[in-house]
Amino acid sequence: MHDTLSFITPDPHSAWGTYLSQVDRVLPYLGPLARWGETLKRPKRALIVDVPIEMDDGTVRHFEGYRVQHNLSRGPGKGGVRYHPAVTLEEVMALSAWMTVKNAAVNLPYGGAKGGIRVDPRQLSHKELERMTRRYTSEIGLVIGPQQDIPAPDVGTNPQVMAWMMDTYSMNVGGTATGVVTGKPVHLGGSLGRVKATGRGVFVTGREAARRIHLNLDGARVAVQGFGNVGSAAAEMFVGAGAKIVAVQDHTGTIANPAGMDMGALMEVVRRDGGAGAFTQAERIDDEAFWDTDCDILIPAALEGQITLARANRLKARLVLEGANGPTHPDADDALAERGILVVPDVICNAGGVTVSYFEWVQDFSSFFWTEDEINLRLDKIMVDALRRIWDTADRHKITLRTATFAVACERILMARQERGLYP
Ligand SMILES: NC(=O)C1=CN([C@@H]2O[C@H](COP(=O)(O)OP(=O)(O)OC[C@H]3O[C@@H](n4cnc5c(N)ncnc54)[C@H](OP(=O)(O)O)[C@@H]3O)[C@@H](O)[C@H]2O)C=CC1
Ligand SMILES: O=C(O)CCC(=O)C(=O)O
Repeated sequence: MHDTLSFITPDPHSAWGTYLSQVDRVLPYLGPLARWGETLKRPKRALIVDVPIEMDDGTVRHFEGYRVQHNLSRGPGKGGVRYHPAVTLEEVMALSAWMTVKNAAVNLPYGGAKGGIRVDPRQLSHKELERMTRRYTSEIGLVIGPQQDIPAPDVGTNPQVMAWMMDTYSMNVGGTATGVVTGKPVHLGGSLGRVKATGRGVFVTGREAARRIHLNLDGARVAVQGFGNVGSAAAEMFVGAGAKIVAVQDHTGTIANPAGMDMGALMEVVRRDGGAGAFTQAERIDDEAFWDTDCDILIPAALEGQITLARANRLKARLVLEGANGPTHPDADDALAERGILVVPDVICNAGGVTVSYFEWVQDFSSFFWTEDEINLRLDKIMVDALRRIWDTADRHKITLRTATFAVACERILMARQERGLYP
């Protein structure tokens, strides 16, 4: 029974319902710490903000925005900001909770938070986007800050949006505060390597998982859903390791080429059209047929809830790398496990982005900036070490990598909660 935010009655397939079911699965492995388990099922703080802006035509429009701090036991809140027409409070709650788990899984000194605005950013002009971002930043200024909660990019946001957020917050506090957001442009205190860091982490965890299941990346066939920041960077790295991209899906359509696609030419089309659908060196196929693609590795890198039970039963891949947050329904997750398809879960697979965000925050505080090679080496080591520990936990308890990641992370979160204690 969860009476917090009781106006949310999650469908088990919704993002929050999916997260709650993942928590329920890990509680038996937490020993005495499980008595603190309810902490994981309640966001600490949820802020809903009205974001009114003047449009270019002089009318006024109101957008609904959110910032949810799920858990702050291990440090300040950390997590991205999403601009998407389907954003809801319930979704942002789930995304913030996955941040808590992810940050603990790679042992970053952060809690978990996430924000968003229900808006289609493509429908706004550059100036409207700036006005909306600045107003949203001022509204959530109540809860964010370099030591409180540090936003970053997610779906529909980018380094330019982070620059506006940093500038607005800085003006409001009366001093340049580069550490208030990460994922900024490099000349404004951003970190080298951040743009591609999430895709890089997907590749690194995928390479390690492939090695363990004796899947050779040279010639491996990869299908990618979502060809934005995460999907395209991961795809490029797999191609660099000898793999072939055999199918790509985004909002502009689904394309397939069993012989593999030329990444340079594909990226050119994506840059030109904002999507992969018009790429002519591949066959245009039905969107639903994407899930039947003959492939070795599937990378969901779009939104939540994409791998349903029906789709899980059709997948041909041996390895699923969750670039997206929450792409797999709980019943689909069970079906994949039963079918022997290995899933590297979001809470470790896509942790590369927040790891380099952490590096950015550290560099901003020390005003000393690292080279891209230093960043990539440290990122690779953190991801490989974290995955090794998770794998050992999975082997010890005979559980999935998802439940093992939750076990490693939730032990850290609840231990911190217990050690801090409750104010009497
Ligand atoms: N950016 C980051 O650092 C991190 C992102 N993530 C997660 O990775 C995922 C992708 O984020 P990111 O790459 O940053 O976002 P982007 O906005 O850069 O890209 C999102 C991509 O997903 C596509 N897409 C959206 N909805 C659908 C759909 N229903 N079917 C098919 N394709 C779709 C978009 O297509 P189109 O452009 O045509 O709409 C676009 O190609 C999200 O789940 C995000 O939370 C996780 C960790 C860090
Ligand atoms: O870089 C960050 O702080 C967070 C990235 C993010 O939103 C995520 O990992 O889902």
